[in-house]
Amino acid sequence: MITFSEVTKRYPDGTVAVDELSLEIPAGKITVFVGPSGCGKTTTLRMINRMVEPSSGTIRLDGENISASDPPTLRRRIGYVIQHGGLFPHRTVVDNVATVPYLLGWDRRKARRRAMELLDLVGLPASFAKRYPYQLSGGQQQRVGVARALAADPPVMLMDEPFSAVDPVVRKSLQEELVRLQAELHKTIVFVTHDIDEAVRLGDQVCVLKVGGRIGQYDTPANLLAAPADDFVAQFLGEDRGVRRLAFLSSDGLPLTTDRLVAAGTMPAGLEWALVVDADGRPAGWATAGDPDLRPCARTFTVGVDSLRSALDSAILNPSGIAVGVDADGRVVGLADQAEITLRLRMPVATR
Ligand SMILES: Nc1ncnc2c1ncn2[C@@H]1O[C@H](COP(=O)(O)OP(=O)(O)OP(=O)(O)O)[C@@H](O)[C@H]1O
Repeated sequence: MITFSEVTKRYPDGTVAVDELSLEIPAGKITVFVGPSGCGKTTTLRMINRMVEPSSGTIRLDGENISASDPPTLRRRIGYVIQHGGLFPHRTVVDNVATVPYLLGWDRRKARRRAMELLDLVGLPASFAKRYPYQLSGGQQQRVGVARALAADPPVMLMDEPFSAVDPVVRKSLQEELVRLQAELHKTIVFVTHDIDEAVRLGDQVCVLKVGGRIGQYDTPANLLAAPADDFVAQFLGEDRGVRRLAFLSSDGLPLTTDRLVAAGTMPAGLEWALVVDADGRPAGWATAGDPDLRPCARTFTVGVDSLRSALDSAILNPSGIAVGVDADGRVVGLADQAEITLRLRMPVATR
């Protein structure tokens, strides 16, 4: 756990970048600092590995005041990832990843073996090991940056806008990769971004900072979206926060109906749409009154596994405007209309 107690950073020119910040960053979770440009995110992050010294206040890592430990020793416990990966251009990928093990005096073969394991862990083929950073795409460089930060297996990882220099598709895959890695590694990750979508996607907890280095709100993504503390936080979250909140709500417990589920060749009178289910229980397509052809069932959601956002997506993408809930084997469980899904937003907050 990392604890900030009344930490202030005033730069020599008088700028207060962080103002009396007190918060706890839990071990083994992803905590995201998010906020507008200049709100003190990077300063906060860099105070954790003593690249920036606080003007006042105390930062503790697992109860130990970090000002008492010498910076190189401290940094061995803290991996650091920055935009563009921050790779050494004149070193090969494998040597970049092995940087810290070399510094720690590991045997070269052991350090390289570890580097190769890490390249695999971050999803890069072994054939990339001998390349130089300029021979990689932005997203691949970023993966190498993550592998390098993980090399000495530090319990803490600081990540400063690590994915902001890549296009949205690569960015999404890097985010998914980080979530996958974290499920395996359980690091204490402190992540800085100015992108609120990235923050709510990655964070177990999100700290919204205001310019001047004060906390707007420190909460789970679900709570932030459901109940922003003030207008600043609400505006920062954006106007579509209601819809985004659906991603944090489970489809478990969504009332499902079965009266529109029919066998091929039957169309109940009085219904505009019905879902034809095959002999195996899977959706065969939508039947609509007066049309002999079935329309494809464009999207289903897995009940209790997928979020209400997936359920809403299913409703929107199906020609009937009705969501199709299936079980883990893809067999139809029941249907839900859009109104029923969005009604769940008014129910008490559920967290991940
Ligand atoms: N070395 C410095 N000397 C003086 N002022 C600084 C210094 N570094 C940062 N600042 C100022 O401190 C404030 C916070 O900067 P910081 O880089 O921590 O913000 P940030 O939220 O990470 O911003 P961005 O999203 O633009 O990177 C800003 O007003 C910035 O200009």
